[in-house]
Amino acid sequence: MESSAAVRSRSTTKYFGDVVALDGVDLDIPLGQVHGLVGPNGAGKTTLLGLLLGLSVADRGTLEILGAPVDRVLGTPAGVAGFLDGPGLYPSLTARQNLAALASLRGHRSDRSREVDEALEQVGLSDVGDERPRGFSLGMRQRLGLAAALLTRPRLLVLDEPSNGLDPAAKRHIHRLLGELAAAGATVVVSSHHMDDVAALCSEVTLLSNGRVVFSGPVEKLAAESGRLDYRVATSDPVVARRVVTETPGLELVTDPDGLRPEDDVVVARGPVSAVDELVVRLVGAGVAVRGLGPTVTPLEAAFLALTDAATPTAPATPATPATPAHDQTSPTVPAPAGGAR
Ligand SMILES: Nc1ncnc2c1ncn2[C@@H]1O[C@H](COP(=O)(O)OP(=O)(O)OP(=O)(O)O)[C@@H](O)[C@H]1O
Repeated sequence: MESSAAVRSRSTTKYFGDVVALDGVDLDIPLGQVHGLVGPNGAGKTTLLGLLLGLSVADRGTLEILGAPVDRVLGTPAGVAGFLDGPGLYPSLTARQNLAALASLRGHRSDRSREVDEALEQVGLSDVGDERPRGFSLGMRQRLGLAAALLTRPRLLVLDEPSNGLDPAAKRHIHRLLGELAAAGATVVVSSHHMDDVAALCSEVTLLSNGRVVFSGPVEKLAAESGRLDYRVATSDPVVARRVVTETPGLELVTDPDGLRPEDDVVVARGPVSAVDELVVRLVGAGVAVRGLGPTVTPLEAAFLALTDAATPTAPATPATPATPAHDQTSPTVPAPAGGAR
């Protein structure tokens, strides 16, 4: 079925007993992009990824994946691949044998060694294809799981924290690979706690808080939601600098900055960038040298904090009506003896 959206969710709601894990999620994820899913712990990211992978079904709402409505039965929708909480792997088989076995369980004829070799190469594991994953690091296991998913040639790839355990070089390699998949028309949905990874990898992002979508759109647009940032200003005369901050219109002196060790030559000022520009002019005019200047957190992190703080309720969310039983599957997307999904 033709569709311009990889995922279309309307009022999707998911309960676990009294907990509302997803609370009326409306979301459109276009085809051919890397889409980030972020949010605080317990926001509902894994639950949403599980619905996309067919590991559980929603209690309410409608969900369309690659143009097809998702049935209220478990099972990976056609064209979808991925994993949650690390891939399920057979520790006693080699990486190459794992790929052949996992993909054939999904009904794909992956015993053709050329395809397996290609997948190993794509994720940078060609050199260890004949080794067993029991000795693999977390990052290597992640990459092997990704290779297994790629063998099925997914049109929607769903990955939970794909950068976990990757060293900087491996991260760049995987980011480039995911970008290439998206450029070739596939859609990649990734969850992450690392806003720098999201900025590097994703074109659009959805921010969940308490099971609700509080933002969905381009990454730059989310960054623009950061509003007033805290800036760390290192100067030659912090006593005068403090006074100048308080005298500069639009700026506020932050006396107890979060997560910052007080340093003798640093003051922290909160305000818009235009006021910070004015501060620099005034400091220089007062004969104070500016030795360093920058936001204490990135604009993306600041937006994350601002939007999720604003959305945090004072009491835990509970369903408006009695919760319906959860239809959950405990086995991983690709049946396997180790690892897997919730
Ligand atoms: N199988 C389950 N049984 C009961 N409650 C669950 C289950 N899975 C998730 N929850 C609850 O649903 C809510 C959303 O959880 P979920 O794991 O989707 O959040 P998350 O955003 O992935 O969090 P994290 O960043 O910590 O992984 C949480 O309150 C969680 O405790």
